[in-house]
Amino acid sequence: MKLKLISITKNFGEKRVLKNIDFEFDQGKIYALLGRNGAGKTTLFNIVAKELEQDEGMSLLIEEDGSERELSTEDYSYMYSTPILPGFLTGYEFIKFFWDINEQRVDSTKTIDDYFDMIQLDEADRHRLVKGYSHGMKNKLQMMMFLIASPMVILMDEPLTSLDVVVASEIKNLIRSIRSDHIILFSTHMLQLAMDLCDEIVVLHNGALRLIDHEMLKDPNFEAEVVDILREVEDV
Ligand SMILES: Nc1ncnc2c1ncn2[C@@H]1O[C@H](COP(=O)(O)OP(=O)(O)OP(=O)(O)O)[C@@H](O)[C@H]1O
Repeated sequence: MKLKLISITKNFGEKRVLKNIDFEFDQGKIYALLGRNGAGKTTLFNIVAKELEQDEGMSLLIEEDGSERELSTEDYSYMYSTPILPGFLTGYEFIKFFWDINEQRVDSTKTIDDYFDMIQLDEADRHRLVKGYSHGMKNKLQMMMFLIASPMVILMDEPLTSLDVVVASEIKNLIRSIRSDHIILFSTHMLQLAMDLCDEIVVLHNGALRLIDHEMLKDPNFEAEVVDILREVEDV
């Protein structure tokens, strides 16, 4: 499966944020999306997740047999940098609700507690109100949602920002372990994390996406080269 972006353009008033973006993301890979503040990473994710309408273009899923279709809500999950979750439910109650509304596609050989074990959330914490959860615990709950629903496309907007090293490492391992079944797009400002976790690095540069060559990743001056590319954005 592939996620294909075709001529995606988005303007906010006079500001042209995304300019005719054409790109293909492959299943089985984790893509880091790098860009300056305000480059349009969240805008692009919002468009793929249909939370925002593009001015032109479309995003499609391409099946193995070459057939194309538009993404439906079941095809993607969106993990926000600041998790939006109902504080008045316990983690378990929330996941039970999510499980029930996704009944058709949950893996019936697993239980809700199996997934809590997977994300390593303590027994006691599962039955506490979400409003008392730390940022990392909320991120884990969001992660659990896409482990359960298993959508093809997973969009993660700076998900590891502000997590402690242990939680960040656990989440990284989980992301790596599920990559073969998904197309994962991961926006981050942390170059080291992008190199460490992701299979491909894509720079959102002057409204367009640019795939960084693997040869360049091996270059000792890689960081300086990426900074140069990102500086060009500012000069335009
Ligand atoms: N609803 C909106 N109305 C007007 N302008 C917007 C809107 N949403 C985003 N923008 C503008 O579009 C540009 C891209 O914003 P976006 O949040 O997508 O960038 P980003 O790459 O995610 O930035 P950051 O790395 O700082 O999170 C910015 O200039 C922002 O001010």
